[in-house]
Amino acid sequence: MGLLQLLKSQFICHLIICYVFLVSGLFINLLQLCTLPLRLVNKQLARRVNIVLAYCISSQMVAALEWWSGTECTLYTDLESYPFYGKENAIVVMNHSFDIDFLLGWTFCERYGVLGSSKVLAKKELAYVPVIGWMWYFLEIVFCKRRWEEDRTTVAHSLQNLRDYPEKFWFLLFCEGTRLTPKKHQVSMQIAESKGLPKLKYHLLPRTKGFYITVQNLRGNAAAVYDSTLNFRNRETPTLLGILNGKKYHADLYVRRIPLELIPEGEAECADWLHNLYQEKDSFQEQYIQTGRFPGSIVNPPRRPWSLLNWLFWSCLLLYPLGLLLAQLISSGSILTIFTSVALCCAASVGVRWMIGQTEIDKGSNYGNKEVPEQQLKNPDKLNAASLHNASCQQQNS
Ligand SMILES: CC/C=C\C/C=C\C/C=C\C/C=C\C/C=C\C/C=C\CCC(=O)SCCNC(=O)CCNC(=O)[C@H](O)C(C)(C)COP(=O)(O)OP(=O)(O)OC[C@H]1O[C@@H](n2cnc3c(N)ncnc32)[C@H](O)[C@@H]1OP(=O)(O)O
Ligand SMILES: CCCCCCCCCCCCCCCC(=O)OC[C@@H](O)COP(=O)(O)O
Repeated sequence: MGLLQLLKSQFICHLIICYVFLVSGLFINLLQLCTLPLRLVNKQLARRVNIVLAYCISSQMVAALEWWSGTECTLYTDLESYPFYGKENAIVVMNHSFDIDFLLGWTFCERYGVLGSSKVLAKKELAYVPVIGWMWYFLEIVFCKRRWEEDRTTVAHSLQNLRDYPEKFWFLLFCEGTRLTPKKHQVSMQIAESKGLPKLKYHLLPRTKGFYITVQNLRGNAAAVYDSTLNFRNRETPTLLGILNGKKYHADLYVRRIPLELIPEGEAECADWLHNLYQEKDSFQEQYIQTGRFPGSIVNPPRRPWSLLNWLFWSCLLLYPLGLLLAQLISSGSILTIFTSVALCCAASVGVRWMIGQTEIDKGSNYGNKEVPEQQLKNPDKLNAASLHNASCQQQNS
């Protein structure tokens, strides 16, 4: 292990990175709060300010991936589609199989200049995560409770609000609805079988309602669906702690641009279309496992300096006062003050560790985990409505 690598694996470095992230993040959240009155006077300006503020937070995590861990990102795509990336609104459909797939999404957003404005259909629980969740609130992220009866109106309403959004955005949709685990895969394939759908090897059965409502509400606003399939070289399963430890990964992303006009308008046809898409995505993953590459031409979008510069800016701003504070603390000689400061640091570390835990599949929700009773599987009509809804409520509450 080289000296630099040894340094990156030191706990003190992780503490410093997390301190900068947490303190700058909370400060930015406060600034975001101040944009509320501005929104009443000039909505579009308030939105633009929030895009810049959100960039200051999310690009710190992107910088950790790109500059600290040195993770490389390769894009596979067709060269006719390439000029559109970053120049139009798009719905991104991606597999949800890795702890840090969202961070890879952000990294590609950064490279195409849409990081500050990027959007996602996120589970409501994430809105309460300090820094990121609070930032999303001001960024008009679309939240869902994963309870269709409630989501059908709230999600449509939030999507409609994006009609006059002042900057180009990518709207990310993890149609699988939850991250892939062997148990969730087994349950969803049981459901696929009962619905007479072909089985998927590398994906959960996609939930079609969120996709339908997104396409329906963003028609005329988004130009295309970017079908994105992500995997990592050497069958690695990267984690955020790995990134903090400076571990370098290599991500491969295959993107197909599908104009929105090609997606059927009817709900049932749209659902069939999505099921077909996931079968194709499965075949791309199979090809990747067999050959180590996706179809399409290889493009290596270069990393840009902005995420690093933003990180350096916040580090300089916040580490200097921290140094002064520590010096004062030690020279004060007060055991009580020193003890209180150490306790505060421990509490902050536990808080950040909890936030990192939100990215870990092992600590994920029970959504999609519950096996459906045999008699309901034999009667697919019953599957759709109340029984599954009740099951999913029980899963989320457990
Ligand atoms: C050039 C580069 C290109 C691209 C770069 C890539 C990406 C960059 C883009 C943007 C980046 C932006 C941001 C990234 C940052 C952070 C993101 C972080 C994380 C947030 C992600 C999440 O929170 S994921 C969880 C929330 N999202 C979703 O759930 C979306 C999908 N879900 C849906 O669409 C659902 O339908 C719903 C949520 C709208 C409603 O949920 P509900 O549970 O009520 O589901 P359904 O009504 O759909 O369920 C009943 C139907 O489903 C069938 N069923 C039941 N059980 C299962 C099961 N286990 N598996 C599959 N299907 C099941 C059931 O039979 C019912 O069927 P119907 O026939 O009646 O539909
Ligand atoms: C600079 C680095 C500093 C690191 C500090 C820690 C930052 C923590 C950021 C928390 C961001 C949380 C985003 C998690 C996204 C995610 O992947 O959510 C999972 C959901 O889709 C599905 O959930 P589930 O049903 O549980 O699989």
